[in-house]
Parts: sequence; C-alpha cells; structure tokens
Amino acid sequence: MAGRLRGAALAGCLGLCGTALALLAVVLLRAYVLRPAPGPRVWGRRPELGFELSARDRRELKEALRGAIKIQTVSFSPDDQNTTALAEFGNYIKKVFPAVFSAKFIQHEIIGEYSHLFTVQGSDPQLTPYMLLAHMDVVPASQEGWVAPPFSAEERGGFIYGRGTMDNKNSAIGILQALEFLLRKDYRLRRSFYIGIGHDEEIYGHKGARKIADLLEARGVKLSFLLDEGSAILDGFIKGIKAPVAVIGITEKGALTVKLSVEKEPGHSSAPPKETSIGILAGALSRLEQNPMPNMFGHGPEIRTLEHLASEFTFPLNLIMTNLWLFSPIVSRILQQMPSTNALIRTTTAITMFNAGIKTNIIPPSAKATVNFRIHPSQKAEEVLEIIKTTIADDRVKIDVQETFDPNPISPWDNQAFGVQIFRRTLLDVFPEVSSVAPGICIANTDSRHFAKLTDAIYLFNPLIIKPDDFLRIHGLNERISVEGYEKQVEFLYQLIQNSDIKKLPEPHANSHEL
Ligand SMILES: CCCCCCCC/C=C\CCCCCCCC(=O)N[C@@H](CCC(N)=O)C(=O)O
Ligand SMILES: [Zn+2]
Ligand SMILES: [Zn+2]
Repeated sequence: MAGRLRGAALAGCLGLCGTALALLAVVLLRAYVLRPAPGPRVWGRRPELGFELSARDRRELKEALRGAIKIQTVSFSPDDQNTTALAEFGNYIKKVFPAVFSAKFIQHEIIGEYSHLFTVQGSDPQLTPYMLLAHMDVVPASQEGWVAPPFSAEERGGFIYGRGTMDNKNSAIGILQALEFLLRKDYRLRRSFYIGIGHDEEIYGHKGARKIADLLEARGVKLSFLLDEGSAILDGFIKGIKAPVAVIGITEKGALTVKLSVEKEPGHSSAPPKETSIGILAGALSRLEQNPMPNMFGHGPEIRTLEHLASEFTFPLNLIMTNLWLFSPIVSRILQQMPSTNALIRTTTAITMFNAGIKTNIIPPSAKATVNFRIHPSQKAEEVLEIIKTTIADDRVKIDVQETFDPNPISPWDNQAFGVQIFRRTLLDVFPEVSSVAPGICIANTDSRHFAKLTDAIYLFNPLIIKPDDFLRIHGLNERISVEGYEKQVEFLYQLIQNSDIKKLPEPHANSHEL
C-alpha cells in the first residue's frame, strides 16, 4: 500500500515537473524560434533628392519655426481663441514659404476662417493621395517656471524654447518647410497629397479639422493614409529597452469630459450643516481618484506594442514579452506604475478644474468640478459613464457630459499597409539608430479622428526622439525642441513625401534585416 502511494506521488511529481518543463520549452521556443517576422522589404529606389542643407538653409529652417512660435495662437476654450494671432499665422506662412504659395499645382484654401488646406497635385492621378495633418493653435502657458518666456522662441543650449515647439507648430511649419525645400529643388511630385493645418485642435477641432474633413468628403476624396501628431520615437519610456523605438499610433483613446456639481442652501458659516457642497463634491472626486477605471491590459493594441518590441528587451524581459499569454498579469502591474504607461492600459481619470466658495464666512451655495477621462480602446464612453455613476454613488452630485467621443478604430498594421511601409522606409533612411517600429496607442487626442470617413489608415506619429522628461513639457513648462531634432523632423517629412511617390510597395523579402 505504502509502495503504491509512493509510486503515485512520484508519478504526480513527474507529471508536474513534466508540465513545468513543457511550459519552459514552449516559452523558449516562442522566444527564440517562433518570433514573428518583422515583415521586411527590399526597396529598389532611394529618395531622389538627398537632404543636404547649406548654412543658409539651416538658418532659414530654424528661423521659420522660431517666428511661428512667437505668434501667440492660444486656444483657451471653444469660445476664446486669439483670432488676431490665428490670422497673423496665415500671413506668416505665406511670407515664409513663397515656393509653396506660388506653385501652380498647389491649391491653398482657408477653411473655417483660420485653418489651411493645401491640395498638392501630383503628376500621376492614378495614385491614391495621402494627407499630412498638423495644428497651429497651442494651449496657454503660465509666465512663471519657464527658463525663457513661452512665446520668446529663445534658443538656449541647442534648444528652441516655446509653447508649440513640440505640440504642434513643429509639424505645421515642418511640413511646409519640407515641401518648400523640395519645390526649390524642382522635385516633381507624382502622388497627390493634402496638407491640413487646423486652428482649434486644442479645443476639439470642430471649426478647423472637422470642416476640412467635411469638405474633402464632399469632394469624394479617399486617402491611402493620414499622418498626424500623437506618438514619437520613444527613448527611455520602457524599462528594459535601451535603444530608441518608433511607436506609431494606430488608434487614439476616446474622451469623456464631465462637469460635476453640487448645489446646497447657503448660510452663515458659524452654524454649518453637517456637509457642505464642497465636502460632498470632494468626496465624490476622491472616490473617482481612489477607484481607477479597470485595467484593460490585453484587450487593446498595447499588447501588440510589447509583442513588436519583444526582441528589444534585455534578458529576461525579452522572454516575458514574447510570452505575454503567460506573464501578462506581471507586465500589466509594471505598466501601471508610470503615468505614461498606465495611460496605455486603462481609461484614465483626471480632475482638471475645481471651483467653489465665495467668501470666508458663507456656506458655499455650489461646488463645481471638471473631470477628464481618456477612454481605453477596448471601452466605450457609455460604459465609462456607467462606472462613474456607480463610483460616485451620490444623487446629490449632478453629472453633466460636456464632450465625448469613443476611441478611434484600429488602423491596419501589416505588410500591405502602404502608410506603415512608407514610415518604416523613411525611418530607416533618416533615423538609422531606431531599431524597431511598433504599432501603439495615442494616449491623447488629435484632429485626425475627424477624418475617419476618408480613410481607415490613420497614423499618429511625430518624427522626434523624445524622453520621458520631454513628454512632461507638452502642455507643461519649458516645452522645447532641439534644433537638431527639428532638422531631423523636416528631413523625415522631406523623404516621406519622396518615398510616398512610389507606385506600388516592393515585395517583402524574407531574409532581409531591414525593420
Ligand atoms: C509603450 C510606450 C509608452 C507610451 C508612452 C507615451 C508617450 C507618448 C509620447 C508622445 C506623445 C505626444 C502626444 C502629443 C499629442 C498631444 C495632442 C493634444 O494635446 N491633444 C489635445 C486635444 C484636445 C482635444 N480635446 O481634442 C488633448 O489630447 O488634450
Ligand atoms: Zn497637439
Ligand atoms: Zn496639445
């Protein structure tokens, strides 16, 4: 009997060890043998024109951006914009980019009073056009806390400081600059493309980008792809990855902004009620902050980002990333530690405004707050609103939805995706130090969502190498761009326009080591 028991225990143990060994074998096999092929291609043609800049070109390129930064195109709220500055921006680009404005095959239109649409007619009408999108408006900037005033465009230590240097005059001016340089070299464009420069992106883009999209739709335009801001070449964002990696947004999060308010009878502060409007609202806000929205890791494209970058990780993280089917609970816990990676895996909750109280000895008649949620690609606004109501669980708190939209659909990311292959090719040309190109999520919002009817291929990417510290400068203090980084951005756009002139993508090549 004892012998039989020992035998059974041994068999059980062998079974367990066997399972563990089998698991390990699968892990190793997946890590080293079954890693998905990156989908390389062999491109016969290189861009016709190289990006050699004279000292004069360099000066001109830098001054064009600096001049644009000095124009205070601030969007405060949907009914408060600096319209004088928006108009000045229009005059400014006309002056700085004469070749763009005088080319016979470029049509320029002003949309919604201040936005710009350029239709660049290529020589081959058979090729489906694409679109480059940017915006000229900026968020406000406090005067304090900057090393140089936010609209001075001062140059310090190789950086231009100012609101809009990364978000997003670098793209608006950069696109026009790249085209200006190409035109001056008599480059004849083959594929048509559109340039859209919105004037109210920071306040939802209803008067600018949306009108541009409506107009193009009415003209029956279909786009092969659209490129807008929203992600970048990330350096140091992900623990365990040393080299900079290009993460191109294939979707952007949705958004839901709610106004919460509590009304209460005012009175003398010497005989206060048990709870005031401020106390009730503060409790509701605290519950929202203390109960984050659910962790959705694995339900959206964030998992594809890590899978694509798996080989970039050092050991043993590379093993973990290649086997997310097994390790995703650990990975999702690590991701939620940093605000920028936490934003990838859940709907975020940000209390952005709070107003209450009118005098030191008056019981406040009302308290109001604004909470801004950014919705994970696997959720819908309606679902998030239900969670908010359940979490607040207090009928005295009135909830008004101010603005809401669901996450964007997911854009294609495969060997046939024209835009993706063009970005890969251009990254190889301009940023040889970038070893991987991965699909990702844009954690903020962009004007591109207005163009969903024109194309299913919307990509969010700024060709700039950014570090976590740079990310904090966007909408924050000391926003800046390095002169070298801006030159690279213009070079990327210059080569992207030429690369897009290819008629058909080359065949993928199995043994190449390209991206
Ligand atoms: C695995 C990778 C980790 C990812 C870390 C994220 C790093 C992201 C890097 C760069 C992103 C820059 C995004 C800038 C876009 C900003 C656009 C913007 O400010 N939009 C406004 C629009 C307002 C609106 N209501 O539509 C906004 O989102 O508030
Ligand atoms: Zn922006
Ligand atoms: Zn912004």
